[in-house]
Amino acid sequence: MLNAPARPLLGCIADDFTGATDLANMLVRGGMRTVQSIGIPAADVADQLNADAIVIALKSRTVPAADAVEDSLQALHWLRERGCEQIFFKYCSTFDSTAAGNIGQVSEALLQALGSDFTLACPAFPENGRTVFRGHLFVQDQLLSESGMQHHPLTPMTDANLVRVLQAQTQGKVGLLRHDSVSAGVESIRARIAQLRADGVSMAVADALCDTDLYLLGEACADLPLLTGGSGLALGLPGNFRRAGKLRDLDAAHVPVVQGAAVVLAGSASQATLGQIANWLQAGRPAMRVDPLALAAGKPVVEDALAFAADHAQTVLIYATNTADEVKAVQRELGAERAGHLVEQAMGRIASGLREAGVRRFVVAGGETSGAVVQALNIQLLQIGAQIDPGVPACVSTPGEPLALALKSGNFGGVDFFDKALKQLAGVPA
Ligand SMILES: Nc1ncnc2c1ncn2[C@@H]1O[C@H](COP(=O)(O)OP(=O)(O)OP(=O)(O)O)[C@@H](O)[C@H]1O
Ligand SMILES: O=C(O)[C@@H](O)C(=O)CO
Repeated sequence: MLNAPARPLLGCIADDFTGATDLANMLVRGGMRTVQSIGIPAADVADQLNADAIVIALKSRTVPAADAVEDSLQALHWLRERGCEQIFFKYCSTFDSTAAGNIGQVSEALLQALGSDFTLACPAFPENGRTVFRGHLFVQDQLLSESGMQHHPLTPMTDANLVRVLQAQTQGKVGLLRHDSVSAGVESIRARIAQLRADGVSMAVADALCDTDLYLLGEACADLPLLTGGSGLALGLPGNFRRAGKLRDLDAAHVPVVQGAAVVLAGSASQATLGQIANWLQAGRPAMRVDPLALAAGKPVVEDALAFAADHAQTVLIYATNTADEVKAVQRELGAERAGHLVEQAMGRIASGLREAGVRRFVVAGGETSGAVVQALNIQLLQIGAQIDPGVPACVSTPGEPLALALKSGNFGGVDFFDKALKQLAGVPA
């Protein structure tokens, strides 16, 4: 192993903020020192990156395909200029995309820009219950299309057959890398890929039921310029670089402990987050709800939240939602977009007000909410630390005065996640 400052080996493009953090977590677990950038890094911070992997977090999941392609190609260009050897396009483990795309369009554009003719598409993340079999995506025991994701407000997933979904977003031919080929090992995967390529397939949905399948896929695809999928597909990639003698001998998960007060900000209304909020409330811990209707009426909700936090010596939870029904009622009144925007804006303002008041550790629930908070705090880069729960690492911001953050995808984390995250950000051993 080497110890010299790193040239990035793996360049990653993620279509949302918490998805980026999820991927970064997987790479750190595998021993790659990883930095996440909020958008393309500015010139003045680019030279300070000392990472084996760089994850550029975009906000492109639900934007029109042409915009997502443009943003992703810019990110690719930046990563290639830094010398990255392999590119990973990260999307959601539930394959979140609209009827118009854009996973297929972005993957094709990246393939073309890289001068490559083939890539895999594999959103499997078995640790969080996402598996792919015969091209069909399951969430726990249900097909994607029966998992609740068919009702998602922005990206309703009504078809679990990913070959069909991806083909509708893609000009080239989409194929299937079946589980029997995957589980038979690295050589079998390579042989099947050669066959798919010979048949003119440019993207193949890969089956994967467990981490072993994902490690095999990662190893078999060490030489592909582009891989696309959920964070699970990245499991095997650090091993490829380690076998090639390119990884440094260091603790990839090391981040400094940040001193200061803490807060939990939950703007997500996903099931896992609702359970985490209920757990906090049941324990009688201090919490205040940000009511979207009060925000719409121009009430001083942000000021009230800041005063509430100032009145409590203990860490407080500021949350938007108790139940899924509440969201529906608010959306009927205000419209989904306006309601979401009001809550996100409020969470951002609360975050920056709390930072002024001395808060330095932020636990945030929800992808959009995390985006709003990270932007309000003007964060440019995140150094990725150790995992809190599958898919969620502890992070420390840089440059400037460091802030400790845990950015949680809505449906990730156990019921005690908030407490676990607060302890880890405070440097308390698990
Ligand atoms: N009571 C509510 N009424 C209306 N909108 C709400 C309410 N509570 C939260 N929201 C909005 O719902 C959206 C939740 O999205 P967010 O991405 O933060 O969480 P998520 O979808 O659970 O997470 P992820 O994208 O990681 O799966 C935000 O725009 C938030 O402002
Ligand atoms: O892959 C996932 O499920 C997450 O990283 C994510 O992208 C949720 O928005």
